[in-house]
Amino acid sequence: MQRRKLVAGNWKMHGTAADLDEVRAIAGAAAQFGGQVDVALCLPGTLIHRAADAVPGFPIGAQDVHASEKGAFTGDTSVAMLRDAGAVLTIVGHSERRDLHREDDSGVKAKAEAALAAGLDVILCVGESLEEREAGRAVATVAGQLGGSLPERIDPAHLALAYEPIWAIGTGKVASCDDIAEIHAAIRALLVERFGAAGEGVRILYGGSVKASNAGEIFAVADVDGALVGGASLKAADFLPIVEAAARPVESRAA
Ligand SMILES: O=C(CO)COP(=O)(O)O
Repeated sequence: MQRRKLVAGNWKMHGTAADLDEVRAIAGAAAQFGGQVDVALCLPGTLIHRAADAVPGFPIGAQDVHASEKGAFTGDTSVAMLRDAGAVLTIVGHSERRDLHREDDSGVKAKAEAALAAGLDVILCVGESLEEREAGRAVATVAGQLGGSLPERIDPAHLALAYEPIWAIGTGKVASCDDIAEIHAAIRALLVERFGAAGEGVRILYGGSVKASNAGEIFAVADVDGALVGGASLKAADFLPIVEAAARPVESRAA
């Protein structure tokens, strides 16, 4: 099945108003690829409103959301607040949230369901630790995370998954194409088993030290439908070649 690629940047806790020029440069250039690749930036909460105003029509997203509509949740942000600020999507279940904020699968599922129900697109992240990979449990770990954190109903137009092996995030270590292919195929099989045709349509992104020099070969792997990019999404000069690689036809990508 032909799925349009999605290349999303995750700025994590980086960026102030001084970096809005990078957002403008990325959004401006991304328009050239409008027919072939979807591009989005998930920014720190403080930048969402300003960025959404600066680049109307370009998808600006959040990196997390609270599952509740409102209430006594100090420091948290609801779906309605994110939409009010101009966000159209959010990441949920990033490994840095799972690890550092002790988020579990059921909490991630609640966030995904709340976001989807109230009109935010979702990028739901899964991925194994180095310890789990070395113990031969990479597929089982990811399958378990999916079982616990996928929403009950899915719509491929609004949900993407991101496979991000924890040991490849910010380390410069990239999973091999064979490893990526194995996990993406396992994720696809699970999605199709559970959701049928809708599972075929869900985009599965790879994340973990993606950069211009390796994007082409990663995008050529079966069932890789784009990337979730951390460090290399902060500067237009680093990010746009990754978007370009996603727009290239498969046979010329492995360059
Ligand atoms: O965690 C990531 C994206 O969500 C990946 O980060 P890096 O691209 O910096 O490795």
